[in-house]
Amino acid sequence: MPAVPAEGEDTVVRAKSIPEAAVARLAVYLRVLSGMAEQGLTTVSSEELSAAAGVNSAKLRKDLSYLGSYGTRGVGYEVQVLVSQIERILGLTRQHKVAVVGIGNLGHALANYGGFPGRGFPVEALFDLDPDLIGVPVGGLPVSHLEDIPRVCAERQISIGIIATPPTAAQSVCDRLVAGGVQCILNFAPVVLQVPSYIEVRKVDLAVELQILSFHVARRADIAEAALENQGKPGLPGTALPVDNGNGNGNGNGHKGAGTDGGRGMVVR
Ligand SMILES: NC(=O)c1ccc[n+]([C@@H]2O[C@H](COP(=O)([O-])OP(=O)(O)OC[C@H]3O[C@@H](n4cnc5c(N)ncnc54)[C@H](O)[C@@H]3O)[C@@H](O)[C@H]2O)c1
Repeated sequence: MPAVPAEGEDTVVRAKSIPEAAVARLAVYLRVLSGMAEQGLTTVSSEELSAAAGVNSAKLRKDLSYLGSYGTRGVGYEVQVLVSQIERILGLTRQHKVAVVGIGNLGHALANYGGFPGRGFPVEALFDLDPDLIGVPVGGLPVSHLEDIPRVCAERQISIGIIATPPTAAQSVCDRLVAGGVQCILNFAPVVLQVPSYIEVRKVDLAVELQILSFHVARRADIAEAALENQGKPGLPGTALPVDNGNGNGNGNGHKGAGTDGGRGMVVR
């Protein structure tokens, strides 16, 4: 007789097999579905959801199949069921406390942004080294000193650290966050961080996103030019297929680079 999976085991097995690009899209579906639930919608068709999320419907159905969700013909998906399934698979059934380090332009914006707590990411600590900032409340939370990162993060059980310092400070900030027990780092500084292999790092680089957009605009111009040149030539297509960038909507995110540093047993991300 096959073993019955323990509660949650099934979710863990499923989560392991989901490609990272699909994980990014699940987060988008969750945002869209939460908005629909707020408006009182109880069911949604895959066409409606794919249009609202900007993802083609075949890719959407494939993504939702990772959850074991296939919808009902003629009815679609139950919004609340999908919300719960995605929250479970993304580990959002519990809160993840966040610390922001570097309370300059970007850090101020992040600390003041009211949208994180409602989505399970309460900002619980802020750090900087500028004496004019220490003790000053930003978004209702006083800024602590850089040196207190390990103690405060451990005490407040911070699990995600956001780095918004100049690049030269980012590695030492990262080391302090790791010492404080954070498990994940969201890095805005344009620098490659060295972390132990059990730490998850995401790098946010708006310039890279803009370059990807630029690539797609250039591709579109090339395609239009080729189509114009081919017009009237027998046997040649007037258009070409766009590049599939993995997220099904032409936005090209979900990139992640990782390798090893070949010595310290660290992962370079
Ligand atoms: N990824 C992106 O898309 C993106 C966009 C904008 C900015 N950035 C990057 O984000 C970072 C912050 O940008 P900004 O415009 O907010 O800079 P900023 O100069 O306004 O703020 C930096 C803050 O970090 C503090 N700081 C400096 N060294 C520190 C240390 N060792 N520990 C703690 N705090 C320290 C400074 O006192 C300051 O308050 C930069 O690295 C910038 O390149 C990234």
